[in-house]
Amino acid sequence: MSSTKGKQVCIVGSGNWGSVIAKIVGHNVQKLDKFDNRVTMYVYEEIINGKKLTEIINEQHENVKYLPGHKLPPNVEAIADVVEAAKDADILVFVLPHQFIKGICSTLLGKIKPTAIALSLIKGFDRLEGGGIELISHIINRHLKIPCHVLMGANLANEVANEQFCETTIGCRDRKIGSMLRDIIQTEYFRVVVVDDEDTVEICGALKNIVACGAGFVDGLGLGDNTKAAVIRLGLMEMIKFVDVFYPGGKLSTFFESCGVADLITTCFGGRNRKCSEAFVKTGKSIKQLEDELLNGQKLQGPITAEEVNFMLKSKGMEEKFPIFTTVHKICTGELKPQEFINCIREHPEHMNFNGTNKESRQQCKL
Ligand SMILES: NC(=O)c1ccc[n+]([C@@H]2O[C@H](COP(=O)([O-])OP(=O)(O)OC[C@H]3O[C@@H](n4cnc5c(N)ncnc54)[C@H](O)[C@@H]3O)[C@@H](O)[C@H]2O)c1
Ligand SMILES: O=P(O)(O)OC[C@H](O)CO
Repeated sequence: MSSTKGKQVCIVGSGNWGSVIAKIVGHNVQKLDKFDNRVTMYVYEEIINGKKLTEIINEQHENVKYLPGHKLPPNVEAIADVVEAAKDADILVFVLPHQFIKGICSTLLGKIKPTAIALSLIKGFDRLEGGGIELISHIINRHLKIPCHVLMGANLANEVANEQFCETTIGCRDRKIGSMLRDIIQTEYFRVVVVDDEDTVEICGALKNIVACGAGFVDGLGLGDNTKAAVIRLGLMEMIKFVDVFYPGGKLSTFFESCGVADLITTCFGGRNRKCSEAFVKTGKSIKQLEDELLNGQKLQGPITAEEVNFMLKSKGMEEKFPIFTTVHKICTGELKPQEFINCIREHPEHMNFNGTNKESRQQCKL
């Protein structure tokens, strides 16, 4: 267990998805000589029934709070000190709710191997002074001065934990590193496609959570599957337009990977953002209250991502060009009532084109 023969992996995070990834990586490194058997996992410490979560995980090999009912391999070691967990790692897998990434980066600055590389599984953005947003992988790269690649896909954590077949997308421009990252992630039931369009992969993962809130409102309003399909389609068109306008050079083909259409569909039917947004309409409770009541410590990413995106759209005078992103934000903050959702997207810019296609997207996003 203490072998140091190969590259060491640290999982920075131990929530619902973080625990599933620790299980996968823990099993995979044991099969390949190029990786060290020991996988460290940073755990934000908390007390469960009088005992530290790290102790429970290390003794029972189960994250009883965030992934109950699934055993982690014993070579995964839970550590409450993030520096201790990350200091010897060659590969840092970041998988935290996105609101915590800056704090973790400040703690890790200067304390990790300068040769380390990062893989971010985090879906979300951060605000930039002056009215913009920053990608999480760019924050990791800028703060820690290491390359950061991304993994996003149609991956509801509990289904992956049950080993039900699914796909995922790694965004990595370096072929050799992409192939090594695939080695620590891929299994018989979790298939990886590596593409070079890193930013688009990550933006898909972040934006789909906003659309999922819209899907949840539709469910809460009892509007049916056709309406939800319209929200998914219009949401996808906004995602494509967002990349075109703010991150030009992205490929349309990336939206057809697991990180694009597939994640959008699964999240709009089975995700936490959808679930809490439906309850928001039905109960009238706040998003924060519902997150606390329904998710047992897990965190919603959609409403904060909608706020971050709105911060940018507002500052650029572009709110009306992205009606789903804008309306979801305004409903989450109470500025608009959920009942106004469809009215707000009825005159969507996608309905204004002659043949229903967004010509800007077609011109700039090449297949
Ligand atoms: N859960 C999924 O199905 C899933 C699937 C794919 C991607 N993701 C993405 O992965 C990322 C992580 O999601 P998750 O499901 O692992 O987390 P989660 O929603 O289960 O969040 C809970 C985690 O946050 C930690 N936490 C709470 N307060 C903290 C603090 N102040 N500092 C640091 N950590 C703190 C908790 O200890 C716990 O580990 C998110 O960006 C999410 O969008 C999630
Ligand atoms: O449960 P959600 O809404 O955070 O979505 C989970 C994953 O991102 C789905 O791939």
